[in-house]
Amino acid sequence: MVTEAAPKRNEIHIERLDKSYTQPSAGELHYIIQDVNLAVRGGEFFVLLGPSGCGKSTLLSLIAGFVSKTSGQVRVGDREVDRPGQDRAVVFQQADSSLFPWLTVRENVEFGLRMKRVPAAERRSISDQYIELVGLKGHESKFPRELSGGMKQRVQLARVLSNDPAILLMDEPFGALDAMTRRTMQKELQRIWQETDKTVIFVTHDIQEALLLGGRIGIMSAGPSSNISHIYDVPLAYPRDLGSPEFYELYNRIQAHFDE
Ligand SMILES: Nc1ncnc2c1ncn2[C@@H]1O[C@H](COP(=O)(O)OP(=O)(O)OP(=O)(O)O)[C@@H](O)[C@H]1O
Repeated sequence: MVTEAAPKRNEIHIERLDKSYTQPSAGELHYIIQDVNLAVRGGEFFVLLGPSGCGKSTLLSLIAGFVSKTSGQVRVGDREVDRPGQDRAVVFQQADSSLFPWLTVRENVEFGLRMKRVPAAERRSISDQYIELVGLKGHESKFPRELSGGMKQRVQLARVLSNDPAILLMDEPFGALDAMTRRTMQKELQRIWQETDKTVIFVTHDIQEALLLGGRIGIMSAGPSSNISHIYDVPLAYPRDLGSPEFYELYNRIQAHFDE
Protein backbone atom coordinates (compact mmCIF):
# COMPACT_ATOMS: atom_id res chain seq x y z
CA MET A 1 0.00 0.00 0.00
CA VAL A 2 1.33 3.43 -0.90
CA THR A 3 0.82 6.05 1.80
CA GLU A 4 1.17 9.73 1.01
CA ALA A 5 3.80 11.62 3.02
CA ALA A 6 2.40 14.30 5.32
CA PRO A 7 2.76 17.79 3.80
CA LYS A 8 5.82 19.70 4.98
CA ARG A 9 5.22 22.81 7.05
CA ASN A 10 6.74 24.98 4.32
CA GLU A 11 4.60 23.65 1.44
CA ILE A 12 1.78 25.73 -0.01
CA HIS A 13 -1.27 24.40 -1.82
CA ILE A 14 -3.75 26.68 -3.50
CA GLU A 15 -6.88 25.27 -5.07
CA ARG A 16 -9.59 27.03 -7.07
CA LEU A 17 -8.94 30.25 -5.21
CA ASP A 18 -11.18 33.26 -5.92
CA LYS A 19 -11.14 36.77 -4.53
CA SER A 20 -13.90 39.13 -5.53
CA TYR A 21 -15.27 42.47 -4.41
CA THR A 22 -18.67 43.98 -4.97
CA GLN A 23 -18.19 47.28 -6.76
CA PRO A 24 -20.12 49.83 -4.71
CA SER A 25 -21.02 51.99 -7.73
CA ALA A 26 -22.36 49.25 -9.99
CA GLY A 27 -23.18 46.65 -7.33
CA GLU A 28 -21.43 44.10 -9.57
CA LEU A 29 -19.17 41.30 -8.46
CA HIS A 30 -15.60 42.02 -9.55
CA TYR A 31 -13.09 39.15 -9.51
CA ILE A 32 -9.50 40.20 -8.85
CA ILE A 33 -8.26 36.63 -9.06
CA GLN A 34 -10.29 33.66 -10.19
CA ASP A 35 -9.56 29.93 -10.13
CA VAL A 36 -5.93 30.13 -9.02
CA ASN A 37 -4.31 26.71 -8.58
CA LEU A 38 -0.73 26.35 -7.40
CA ALA A 39 1.46 23.95 -5.43
CA VAL A 40 4.72 25.34 -4.08
CA ARG A 41 7.21 22.81 -2.75
CA GLY A 42 8.96 23.21 0.57
CA GLY A 43 12.20 25.17 0.16
CA GLU A 44 11.29 26.37 -3.32
CA PHE A 45 11.95 29.91 -4.62
CA PHE A 46 8.76 30.71 -6.52
CA VAL A 47 8.30 34.01 -8.34
CA LEU A 48 4.91 35.52 -9.15
CA LEU A 49 5.33 37.73 -12.20
CA GLY A 50 2.64 39.88 -13.72
CA PRO A 51 1.65 43.34 -14.91
CA SER A 52 0.77 46.09 -12.48
CA GLY A 53 -2.67 45.68 -10.95
CA CYS A 54 -3.16 42.03 -11.95
CA GLY A 55 -3.56 40.82 -8.38
CA LYS A 56 -0.09 39.69 -7.28
CA SER A 57 -0.29 41.47 -3.91
CA THR A 58 -3.82 40.19 -3.42
CA LEU A 59 -2.67 36.61 -3.91
CA LEU A 60 0.26 37.14 -1.54
CA SER A 61 -2.07 38.69 1.06
CA LEU A 62 -4.38 35.68 0.79
CA ILE A 63 -1.43 33.35 1.50
CA ALA A 64 -0.34 35.63 4.35
CA GLY A 65 -3.88 35.49 5.78
CA PHE A 66 -4.24 39.30 5.70
CA VAL A 67 -7.36 39.17 3.55
CA SER A 68 -10.05 36.53 3.40
CA LYS A 69 -10.76 34.53 0.28
CA THR A 70 -14.11 34.46 -1.49
CA SER A 71 -13.88 30.73 -2.22
CA GLY A 72 -11.34 27.96 -2.73
CA GLN A 73 -8.50 26.87 -0.53
CA VAL A 74 -5.08 28.00 0.68
CA ARG A 75 -3.19 25.44 2.75
CA VAL A 76 0.20 25.77 4.36
CA GLY A 77 1.46 22.36 5.43
CA ASP A 78 -1.67 20.54 6.54
CA ARG A 79 -3.44 23.67 7.79
CA GLU A 80 -5.93 25.87 6.04
CA VAL A 81 -4.93 29.54 6.10
CA ASP A 82 -7.57 31.74 7.74
CA ARG A 83 -5.38 34.31 9.50
CA PRO A 84 -1.75 35.49 9.68
CA GLY A 85 0.60 33.08 11.42
CA GLN A 86 4.21 32.84 12.59
CA ASP A 87 4.92 30.28 9.89
CA ARG A 88 4.55 33.05 7.25
CA ALA A 89 6.40 36.37 7.24
CA VAL A 90 5.86 39.21 4.80
CA VAL A 91 8.55 41.56 3.49
CA PHE A 92 7.15 44.73 1.94
CA GLN A 93 8.51 47.13 -0.65
CA GLN A 94 8.78 50.00 1.82
CA ALA A 95 10.93 48.99 4.78
CA ASP A 96 10.05 52.32 6.42
CA SER A 97 6.51 51.23 7.12
CA SER A 98 7.64 48.10 8.90
CA LEU A 99 10.57 49.40 10.99
CA PHE A 100 10.14 51.25 14.28
CA PRO A 101 11.96 54.58 13.88
CA TRP A 102 12.64 54.89 17.62
CA LEU A 103 14.38 51.50 17.83
CA THR A 104 17.96 50.71 16.78
CA VAL A 105 18.84 48.11 14.17
CA ARG A 106 19.36 45.50 16.88
CA GLU A 107 16.16 46.42 18.72
CA ASN A 108 14.19 46.26 15.49
CA VAL A 109 15.65 42.85 14.66
CA GLU A 110 14.91 41.58 18.18
CA PHE A 111 11.39 43.00 18.33
CA GLY A 112 9.50 39.79 17.48
CA LEU A 113 11.72 37.74 19.79
CA ARG A 114 11.03 40.16 22.65
CA MET A 115 7.29 39.81 22.00
CA LYS A 116 7.72 36.05 22.24
CA ARG A 117 9.59 36.58 25.56
CA VAL A 118 12.77 34.98 24.30
CA PRO A 119 15.43 35.54 27.01
CA ALA A 120 17.88 38.42 26.41
CA ALA A 121 21.00 36.29 25.88
CA GLU A 122 19.25 34.12 23.30
CA ARG A 123 17.80 37.21 21.58
CA ARG A 124 21.25 38.64 21.35
CA SER A 125 22.75 35.55 19.82
CA ILE A 126 19.90 35.24 17.26
CA SER A 127 20.08 38.92 16.29
CA ASP A 128 23.89 38.67 15.98
CA GLN A 129 23.45 35.76 13.60
CA TYR A 130 20.94 37.50 11.31
CA ILE A 131 22.55 40.93 11.43
CA GLU A 132 25.72 39.25 10.22
CA LEU A 133 23.83 37.20 7.60
CA VAL A 134 22.33 40.31 5.99
CA GLY A 135 25.64 42.19 6.14
CA LEU A 136 24.81 44.77 8.81
CA LYS A 137 27.52 43.93 11.35
CA GLY A 138 28.85 47.17 12.84
CA HIS A 139 25.53 49.02 12.33
CA GLU A 140 23.64 47.50 15.29
CA SER A 141 23.26 50.77 17.19
CA LYS A 142 22.06 52.91 14.30
CA PHE A 143 18.47 54.12 13.97
CA PRO A 144 16.47 53.67 10.73
CA ARG A 145 16.92 57.39 9.85
CA GLU A 146 20.69 56.80 9.72
CA LEU A 147 20.37 53.98 7.17
CA SER A 148 20.13 53.89 3.37
CA GLY A 149 17.12 52.29 1.66
CA GLY A 150 19.07 49.08 1.04
CA MET A 151 20.21 48.89 4.66
CA LYS A 152 16.64 49.35 5.90
CA GLN A 153 15.53 46.55 3.64
CA ARG A 154 18.29 44.37 5.18
CA VAL A 155 17.00 45.19 8.67
CA GLN A 156 13.51 44.18 7.60
CA LEU A 157 14.90 40.91 6.24
CA ALA A 158 16.96 40.22 9.40
CA ARG A 159 13.93 40.88 11.57
CA VAL A 160 11.75 38.55 9.56
CA LEU A 161 14.44 35.82 9.48
CA SER A 162 15.11 36.04 13.22
CA ASN A 163 11.53 34.86 13.80
CA ASP A 164 12.39 31.77 11.75
CA PRO A 165 9.26 31.58 9.58
CA ALA A 166 8.97 28.54 7.31
CA ILE A 167 7.76 30.77 4.48
CA LEU A 168 8.88 34.20 3.27
CA LEU A 169 6.31 36.20 1.31
CA MET A 170 8.07 39.06 -0.46
CA ASP A 171 6.07 41.81 -2.16
CA GLU A 172 8.38 43.64 -4.58
CA PRO A 173 10.89 43.98 -1.73
CA PHE A 174 13.55 45.69 -3.87
CA GLY A 175 11.21 47.76 -6.04
CA ALA A 176 12.08 51.04 -4.35
CA LEU A 177 15.87 50.58 -4.47
CA ASP A 178 18.31 51.99 -7.02
CA ALA A 179 19.56 49.51 -9.65
CA MET A 180 22.93 48.81 -8.01
CA THR A 181 21.57 48.26 -4.51
CA ARG A 182 18.81 46.18 -5.96
CA ARG A 183 21.31 43.84 -7.66
CA THR A 184 23.30 43.49 -4.43
CA MET A 185 20.14 42.68 -2.48
CA GLN A 186 19.07 40.12 -5.07
CA LYS A 187 22.43 38.36 -4.68
CA GLU A 188 22.19 38.50 -0.89
CA LEU A 189 18.66 37.11 -0.89
CA GLN A 190 19.68 34.27 -3.18
CA ARG A 191 22.56 33.41 -0.82
CA ILE A 192 20.36 33.62 2.29
CA TRP A 193 17.70 31.45 0.68
CA GLN A 194 20.33 28.85 -0.23
CA GLU A 195 21.66 28.87 3.34
CA THR A 196 18.21 28.27 4.87
CA ASP A 197 15.41 25.89 3.90
CA LYS A 198 12.77 28.58 3.57
CA THR A 199 10.10 28.60 0.94
CA VAL A 200 10.03 31.98 -0.79
CA ILE A 201 7.20 33.49 -2.80
CA PHE A 202 8.54 36.61 -4.43
CA VAL A 203 6.32 39.10 -6.26
CA THR A 204 7.75 41.25 -9.01
CA HIS A 205 6.86 42.78 -12.37
CA ASP A 206 10.50 42.72 -13.47
CA ILE A 207 11.32 39.78 -15.78
CA GLN A 208 15.07 40.05 -15.20
CA GLU A 209 14.60 39.94 -11.42
CA ALA A 210 12.27 36.94 -11.80
CA LEU A 211 14.89 35.09 -13.86
CA LEU A 212 17.77 35.97 -11.54
CA LEU A 213 15.97 34.55 -8.52
CA GLY A 214 13.22 32.09 -9.36
CA GLY A 215 13.41 28.32 -9.45
CA ARG A 216 9.98 28.56 -11.07
CA ILE A 217 8.14 31.58 -12.36
CA GLY A 218 4.35 31.80 -12.38
CA ILE A 219 2.97 34.24 -14.93
CA MET A 220 -0.18 36.01 -13.83
CA SER A 221 -2.56 37.10 -16.55
CA ALA A 222 -3.76 40.70 -16.69
CA GLY A 223 -6.79 41.30 -14.51
CA PRO A 224 -9.65 41.28 -13.82
CA SER A 225 -10.20 37.59 -13.07
CA SER A 226 -6.47 37.01 -13.15
CA ASN A 227 -4.93 33.61 -12.58
CA ILE A 228 -1.60 31.86 -13.10
CA SER A 229 -1.66 31.28 -16.82
CA HIS A 230 1.75 29.65 -17.22
CA ILE A 231 4.56 28.31 -15.05
CA TYR A 232 8.17 28.29 -16.23
CA ASP A 233 10.90 26.10 -14.78
CA VAL A 234 14.19 27.97 -14.71
CA PRO A 235 16.80 25.24 -15.18
CA LEU A 236 19.76 27.62 -14.76
CA ALA A 237 22.39 27.31 -12.01
CA TYR A 238 22.83 30.09 -9.43
CA PRO A 239 24.23 32.69 -9.63
CA ARG A 240 22.43 33.30 -12.88
CA ASP A 241 24.41 34.65 -15.80
CA LEU A 242 22.48 37.52 -17.38
CA GLY A 243 24.60 37.31 -20.51
CA SER A 244 24.02 33.62 -21.24
CA PRO A 245 22.01 32.60 -24.33
CA GLU A 246 19.73 30.47 -22.11
CA PHE A 247 18.88 33.50 -19.93
CA TYR A 248 18.19 35.59 -23.03
CA GLU A 249 16.02 32.90 -24.57
CA LEU A 250 13.88 32.49 -21.44
CA TYR A 251 13.64 36.27 -21.06
CA ASN A 252 12.20 36.54 -24.56
CA ARG A 253 9.77 33.69 -24.08
CA ILE A 254 8.43 35.30 -20.90
CA GLN A 255 8.37 38.78 -22.45
CA ALA A 256 6.16 37.41 -25.23
CA HIS A 257 3.36 36.89 -22.67
CA PHE A 258 3.21 40.60 -22.06
CA ASP A 259 3.55 41.70 -25.70
CA GLU A 260 0.28 40.07 -26.70
N1 LIG B 1 -9.95 46.19 -1.09
C1 LIG B 1 -10.12 46.24 -2.42
N2 LIG B 1 -11.34 46.55 -2.94
C2 LIG B 1 -11.52 46.60 -4.27
N3 LIG B 1 -10.54 46.37 -5.18
C3 LIG B 1 -9.33 46.09 -4.72
C4 LIG B 1 -9.03 46.00 -3.32
N4 LIG B 1 -7.72 45.67 -3.18
C5 LIG B 1 -7.21 45.58 -4.43
N5 LIG B 1 -8.16 45.83 -5.35
C6 LIG B 1 -7.98 45.81 -6.82
O1 LIG B 1 -7.45 44.56 -7.19
C7 LIG B 1 -6.59 44.68 -8.31
C8 LIG B 1 -5.28 43.98 -8.01
O2 LIG B 1 -4.54 44.70 -7.02
P1 LIG B 1 -3.13 44.17 -6.49
O3 LIG B 1 -2.57 45.22 -5.58
O4 LIG B 1 -3.30 42.80 -5.93
O5 LIG B 1 -2.28 44.08 -7.84
P2 LIG B 1 -0.72 43.96 -8.08
O6 LIG B 1 -0.56 43.00 -9.23
O7 LIG B 1 -0.02 43.60 -6.82
O8 LIG B 1 -0.35 45.42 -8.54
P3 LIG B 1 1.04 46.24 -8.45
O9 LIG B 1 2.06 45.45 -9.24
O10 LIG B 1 0.71 47.54 -9.11
O11 LIG B 1 1.40 46.36 -7.01
C9 LIG B 1 -6.46 46.15 -8.60
O12 LIG B 1 -7.29 46.46 -9.68
C10 LIG B 1 -6.95 46.81 -7.33
O13 LIG B 1 -7.55 48.04 -7.60
